[in-house]
Amino acid sequence: MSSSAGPLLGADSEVGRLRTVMLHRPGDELRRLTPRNSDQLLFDGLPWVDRAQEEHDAFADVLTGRGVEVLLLGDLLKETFESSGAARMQGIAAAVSPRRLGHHLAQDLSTELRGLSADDLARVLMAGMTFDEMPESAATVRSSLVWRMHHGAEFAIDPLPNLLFTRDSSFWIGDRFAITSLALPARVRETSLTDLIYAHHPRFLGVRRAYESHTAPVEGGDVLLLAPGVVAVGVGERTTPAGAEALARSLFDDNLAHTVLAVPIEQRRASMHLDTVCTMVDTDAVVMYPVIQDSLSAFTIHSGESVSVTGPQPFVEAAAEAMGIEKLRVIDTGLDAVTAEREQWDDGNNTLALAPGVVVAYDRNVETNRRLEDSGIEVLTIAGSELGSGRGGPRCMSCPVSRDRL
Ligand SMILES: NC(=O)NCCC[C@H](N)C(=O)O
Repeated sequence: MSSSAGPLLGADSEVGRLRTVMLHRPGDELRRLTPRNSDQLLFDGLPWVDRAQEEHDAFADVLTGRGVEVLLLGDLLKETFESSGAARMQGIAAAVSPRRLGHHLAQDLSTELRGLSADDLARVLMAGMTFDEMPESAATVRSSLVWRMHHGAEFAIDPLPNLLFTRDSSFWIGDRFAITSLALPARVRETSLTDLIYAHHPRFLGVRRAYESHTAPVEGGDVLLLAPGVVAVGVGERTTPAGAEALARSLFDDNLAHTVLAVPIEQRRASMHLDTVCTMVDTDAVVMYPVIQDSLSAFTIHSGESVSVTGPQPFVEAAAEAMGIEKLRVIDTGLDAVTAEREQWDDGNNTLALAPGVVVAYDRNVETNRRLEDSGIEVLTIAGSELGSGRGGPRCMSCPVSRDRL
């Protein structure tokens, strides 16, 4: 079990030295993807799971090689269930739906799940369960109309293949964690697991929450900590204007931010989150999809006696103003439109900073990486041929739990 000692939890930037990060080593939930369900489960292909695991292990090795403590979501979940009966009950309640299964089958399945080991329960809640896999000992199974009328390969509990993208289901700001509110049905249940981990795992005892009254969708991939007190929130396919406003007001109330930039992004899959088109690579620099460089704008939400909104104005200007710097450097990847579009699709702009000027990036985005290096950024590359089929890069696949404060 992870010890409760460790570096100061939380983060106030995208680039402070990374001390602890939460990843999810992909597992059986990826083996659930088929050509018929992959669209709905938000994957663009069927990853070769063993190879995806190898790529992910290599990603984790790069981080540990740089002194970063890697926590794995699956381990944390198992440890949470080992230490808390309440967590087990809550996890089961969030996964077993009487609406889908009917009251009797749902009740019997819940009883069976309560008897599982912590390890097995964690696996079922991540990988889901088909009707064929339901324990026959669940008293009502054979006599259940629901069981008999479902195809055996259908899901009684949906799998969560996008757990891989730990960035989206929670994030840290200041010394607090925030559980997000995911927009799409395929991902909604993920937050029930991150919520349990932060609420019950011994490592996080006593840590406070940010953004408690989440009413509208906010996803972590849209939240960029530009500087202490300054947050950018992408508003597009996932995070809604209502989500961005609710988050801003909550961060102001808790003194976790003084300025929030709401950044409209095109509502399409290629730019599902702000971090698919722009990530920070240094205290004053971002890498950005060149096609949007001139058009990206921001509304600025200011805290104060009454919350006010100004703009829109160009994002880089609004960001520099809020951050109190002369200029936000946009590292010009200078790519032709076709290469830029290909590398953006393959998460070339989705970098994870380990420290100011040091990032992890997919190796396949050769041109983007070369331009980053030309601008003085150290780029540590990882393979993502299989990991990338879910449309997420190093930033999407990581939730910084502890960064040195700037
Ligand atoms: N922050 C991110 O951009 N995360 C990647 C999420 C990919 C996932 N397949 C999704 O569509 O939600």
